[in-house]
Amino acid sequence: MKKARIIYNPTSGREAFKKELANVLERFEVAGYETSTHATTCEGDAIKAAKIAVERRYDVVVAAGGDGTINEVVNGLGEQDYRPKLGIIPVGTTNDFARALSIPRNIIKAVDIILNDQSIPLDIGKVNEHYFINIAGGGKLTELTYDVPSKLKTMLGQLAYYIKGIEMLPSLKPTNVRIEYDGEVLEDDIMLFLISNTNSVGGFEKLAPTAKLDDGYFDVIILKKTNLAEFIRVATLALRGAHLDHKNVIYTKARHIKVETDEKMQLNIDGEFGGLLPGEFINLKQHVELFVPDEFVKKNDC
Ligand SMILES: Nc1ncnc2c1ncn2[C@@H]1O[C@H](COP(=O)(O)OP(=O)(O)OP(=O)(O)O)[C@@H](O)[C@H]1O
Repeated sequence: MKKARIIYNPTSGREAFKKELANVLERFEVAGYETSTHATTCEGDAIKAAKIAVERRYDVVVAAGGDGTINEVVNGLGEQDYRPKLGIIPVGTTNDFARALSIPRNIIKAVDIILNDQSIPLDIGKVNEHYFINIAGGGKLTELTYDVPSKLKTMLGQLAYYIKGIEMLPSLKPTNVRIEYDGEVLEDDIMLFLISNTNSVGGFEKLAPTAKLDDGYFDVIILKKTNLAEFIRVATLALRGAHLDHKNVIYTKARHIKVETDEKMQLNIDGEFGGLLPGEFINLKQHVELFVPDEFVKKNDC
């Protein structure tokens, strides 16, 4: 019998997962799984829980929560030689990663995608000692995710980030950086850099339109120094994926990136604080096997 471990954040989103747990377990059982659960209790707990699932040789690990929980589970799997297949039940506030993969927010539908047993190999990013599944970046605006109060997130969801972002706009300052990507070097003043594995970031669904999940490459977006008006212009263009031709935007693909700066710059990893620069980013090609919906496979079948 196949074994699944469901790691869930009971506080995530509007605490919806707890209410559905009995239904979820029944569905797994009917599908022939022996299932156990772990409710996370604090920051970092999902990392430990995923490592235990590896030691116990589970076939499948399910991360039920927001992007933070998914990131922690991936950090628990990343370093291991044996890595169970990964399932995702998105019950967080933003769920950027699930959106990029067309995994629905309906809990039962998300469960059925796992039980349908269709999976793809997925690239994973590593920066310094952290793993990421969706995006890493730096620059003042990427720091806003830590400043959004969780109560506001629960009330307003994604909108809370936009409100906070607009509030921060006047204080945006460029940072002088040295970025080395697959042998090329950029030394310049930049507003932000993003190293992405998917096309959906921070609610911008066309930010990295050519990003592929399994090609072993990151999509790199660098916004060079702009004034406030230009910055707003680029952000508006980015909403519809029309920012790539802007003169201040660099958009490229790379497997290995180093970012250094003389100033203090925080790293944002899958929406959470990930330490300070310098950072060395490595793409681990097809490192984790991930359950995905038919819809995602069809969309990317060409
Ligand atoms: N029982 C808990 N109580 C408080 N915090 C927790 C608990 N379990 C996990 N956490 C922490 O909460 C963080 C955020 O959780 P998660 O990403 O699941 O939900 P979210 O904040 O609703 O969604 P999103 O990250 O998409 O905005 C996790 O990274 C983890 O560190």
